[in-house]
Amino acid sequence: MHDNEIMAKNDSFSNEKTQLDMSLQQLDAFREKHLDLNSIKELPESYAWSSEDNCPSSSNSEPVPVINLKDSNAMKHVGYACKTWGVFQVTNHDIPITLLNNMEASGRKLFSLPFQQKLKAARSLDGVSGYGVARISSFFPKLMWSEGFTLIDSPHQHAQKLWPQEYNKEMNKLSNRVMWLILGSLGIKKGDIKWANQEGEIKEACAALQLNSYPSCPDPDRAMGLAAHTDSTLLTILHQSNTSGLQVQRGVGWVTVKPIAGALVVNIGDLIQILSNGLYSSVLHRAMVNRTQHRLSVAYLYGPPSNVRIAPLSKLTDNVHPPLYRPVTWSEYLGTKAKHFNKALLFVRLCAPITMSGFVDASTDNHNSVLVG
Ligand SMILES: O=C(O)CCC(=O)C(=O)O
Ligand SMILES: [Fe+2]
Repeated sequence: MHDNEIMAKNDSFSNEKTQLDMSLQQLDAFREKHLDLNSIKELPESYAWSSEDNCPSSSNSEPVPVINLKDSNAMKHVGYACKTWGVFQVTNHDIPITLLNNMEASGRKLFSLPFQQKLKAARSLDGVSGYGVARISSFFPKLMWSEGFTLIDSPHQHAQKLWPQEYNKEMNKLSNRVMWLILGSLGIKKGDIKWANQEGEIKEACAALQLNSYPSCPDPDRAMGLAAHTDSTLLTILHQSNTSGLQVQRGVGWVTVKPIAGALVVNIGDLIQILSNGLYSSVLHRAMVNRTQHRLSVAYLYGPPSNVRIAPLSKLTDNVHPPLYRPVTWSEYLGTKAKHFNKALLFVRLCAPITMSGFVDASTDNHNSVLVG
């Protein structure tokens, strides 16, 4: 995620001071590698992706489902969207539009600061929060046409000052509500999740906020805003500005998630794939850029309490459907993701279906990734 790997050290806000004190040497190295995209008139080779990576979007696909959360059949629609897409948009979600607009405006203000000033809040090399390029950059030979700012929810006072409390509160509520629609569609009841209380609330849920900025680009067809990835979350709630760019993989092609004023995008993350024992897959998505518009997105990355081990829900497993994944805490999984990126789920996989009639137990195999195609 940018991403989402962003949370690899959820409590690392304590090193914020060190980040701000980043040595001049480090700053120079950062500057050398990361250009001020707003000032570039011609796409440098280091930002030019091959047409293979940049394969065009499918035309005439059906659109990503839009679900009215006030619809009495919302749970059924959510189930269908999770099964067939891994992504959907929600309307009537009760998040005031002014809150979304204000957040977007704050994001724009932040990114419009002079480059040198943004660099003062640069993320340190092994850090999580702060300003910088997409954290998934290290997995790709080419650079991405975007800049990001990550904020992590943390008990540290310093973080509390930066963290937009109201947005956090509303997004947390909505994330929980949507999570229960997802789990409910699988027949999971409130008491089935031990890390939630009787009402289904997750008191210690962890979250991060990822602001993404995609400046207008002189050669958008050869550039990539954010390369294809899945989010390492339970789910992600994304507010995108009124400019297309987000695409999700469907079959062999890419489908654009059209911005709808006031609607929010929900991405199924890797942890729901684990919880649901693979019944719902996380969605591969990417962000494209364009020639004239500066696009902005704000992703709320929602995850479980950091000490909870996420495993396939027992209600969804039996002799015929053995657990496909081993239990992992969120931070453990983020570590795996930081190392193996889009193959991370394979590294926490236990059993790989190989034939119609049986499973291979991969739990004792250190290289279990090879078992799964
Ligand atoms: O900008 C977008 O639409 C996508 C952002 C995203 O995928 C992320 O922050 O994980
Ligand atoms: Fe993402």
